[in-house]
Order: sequence, then structure tokens, then C-alpha cells
Amino acid sequence: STGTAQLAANFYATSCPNIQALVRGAMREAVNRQPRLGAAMLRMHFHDCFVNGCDGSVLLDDTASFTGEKNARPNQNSLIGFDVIDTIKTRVERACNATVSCADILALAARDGVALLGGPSWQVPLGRRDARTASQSDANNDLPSPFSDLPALIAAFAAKGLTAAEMTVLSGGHTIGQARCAGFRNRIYNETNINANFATTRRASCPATGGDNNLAPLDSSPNRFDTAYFSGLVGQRGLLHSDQQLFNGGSQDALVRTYSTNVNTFVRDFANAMIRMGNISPLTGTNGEIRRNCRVLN
Ligand code: HEM
Ligand SMILES: [Ca+2]
Repeated sequence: STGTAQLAANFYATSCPNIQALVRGAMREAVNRQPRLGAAMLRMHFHDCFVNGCDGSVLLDDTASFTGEKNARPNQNSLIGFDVIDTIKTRVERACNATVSCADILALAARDGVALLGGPSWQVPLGRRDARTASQSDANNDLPSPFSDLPALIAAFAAKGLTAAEMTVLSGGHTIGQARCAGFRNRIYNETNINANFATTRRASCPATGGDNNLAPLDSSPNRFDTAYFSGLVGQRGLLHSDQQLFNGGSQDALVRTYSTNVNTFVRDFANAMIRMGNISPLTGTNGEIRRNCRVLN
């Protein structure tokens, strides 16, 4: 069961006063080495929160006797950067052992990844604890599919207590990072609500057969947290089917247009929605545990 305690930005103020600087320093190194790692931490936090709450479940490795979420359909051969969390956790354990949860580290790393790529920053409410369980089937069921239409996307977020508008602004996370050919092949070969030049360009690195793991940027500036994702949607240059669903004559069109030309509105709404997403069913109080190694249960 989940506790009733609230998350609080100052949760580690006395128990681990350097936590913010430790995460930020390690994230700066990671993003300098490979900018995509900022995007990777954002996505990993989303995939953590949507599967039974923000509880570090996505970080657990599969073993002979334990099936976690890493090999669920949306995650396998797709999530990257688990080593970044390992590096941060090692440093944090050295500074304040058995104190800071993996779920909180991931929430901070996601925030810092966004900020380091030019996006907003925000105060991350803290005090999540780590799950003693994980569920591959819940990951398969609860994470939205890139082949979904707008009603299914809205429903997937509603199931987590998030509005359609929050779904749309959080999809703006696709202003950073990359996607694999297999996730957008059908769109670039068979869909009609797509800019013709964009489709041609994307087909060059995503053949009709083969090349499933070839990568393409989710917007025109994948290392920059900007409004290009939304202006791309307005120009029918959404990469995923699910992306273009946000601007296809439906209920989210007006909001997409607003974000496409108003970076301040986008980053403000994005930060607020990240706090809401980060608050999905946290374990608090004495529930769960503070995992010593984010990959394994204590
Ligand atoms: C609305 C429903 C969503 C769907 C269907 C979706 C789907 C996807 C897919 C298919 C990919 C590419 C994965 C691959 O090819 O390996 C991806 C990447 C990504 N997603 Fe989403 N996503 C959604 C929402 C979100 C949200 C809410 C966030 C964060 C707030 C997010 C952040 C990211 C990021 C940053 C990447 C790039 C990761 C990287 O480069 O490693 N996505 N998403
Ligand atoms: Ca961008």
C-alpha cells in the first residue's frame, strides 16, 4: 500500500544536503559525453512512473528468478542510460548511504537532463521510496504505444490521473531524443497526413524492410529542448503516428499550435506536468525500501 505522506523538495535537506549537486554534476558529465542521455533519463522516469508509480521499478534487472520491466515491449532494446543511474547511485551512496531512493535519483536526473539540453528546470518533490516488485505485464499494458490514436493516448494518461492537455505537453518530451525505425516505418511509408519531403528524408535511413533499429530524431533539434517538436506537428512532420495524432484535426490541435509558437507557455506547462507525473502513486513513509543498488532488490 502507498503511504499518505507528501513528497517535498526539501526531503533530503538534512539527510543528504548534496543530493542535488551530485545528480547535476553526474548528469552534466553524461550529457556532455552524449546529449541523448538527457533524453534517455526523461523517458526512463516516464516509464518508471507509468508502471505502478514512480518507484524505481524500471531500474531492476531481470534475473533467473525475477522478471522486471526492462524486457517489456516498450523498453527492450530501447531504454538506454542505466549506467548513468549506476554512476549517480554509487556517488550518492558514498555521500549519504542508504538514504536516497533510486526513484528520486531518476526524477532528479530527468529534470537535469531537460535543463541541460536547454529546457526548463523545476523543484522536484522528493521522498519516493523504491519498489520491492516490478511488473513486465503492467509495463506492456500501461505504457502508451506509438501506434495509438488520440483517444487511446488520452485514455492511457487518464488512467494515471493526467489530463489530455498534460498528455499533450508531456509528449513535448519528444523535443529531445531518438526513435527506432520499427516504431515509425508504417507512418513514413503508408500514412497521408505527413509532409512529403519529410517522409522521403526519413525513408532514406529507415528502409521498407530491415534496419529496424536505425535511429531518427524525434524533432528537428533532438539535442535542444525547444518548440520544434510542436512546430513539426503543425507542419505534419511528426515522426511517430502517436505524435501526429496530437495535430490531426482533433481536440489537441489548438494547444499544439499554442506550444509551437510560445516557448514560455510550453516550458511552464511542461514543468508543472512533470511534477504531476512525478507524483503518480509514490511509495512513501516506511513502504518500499531505499535500494542500495538500483538494479537489485536489497
Ligand atoms: C504520449 C505517449 C507516448 C508515446 C506513444 C511514446 C513513444 C515513444 C517511442 C516509441 C519512442 C522511441 C523509442 C524507440 O524507438 O526505441 C519514444 C522516445 C522518447 N520518449 Fe516517448 N512516448 C510518449 C510519451 C512520452 C512522454 C510523456 C515523455 C516524457 C515526458 C517521453 C519522452 C521520450 C523521450 C525523451 C524519448 C527519446 C529517448 C531517447 O532518445 O533515448 N515520451 N517515445
Ligand atoms: Ca528539439
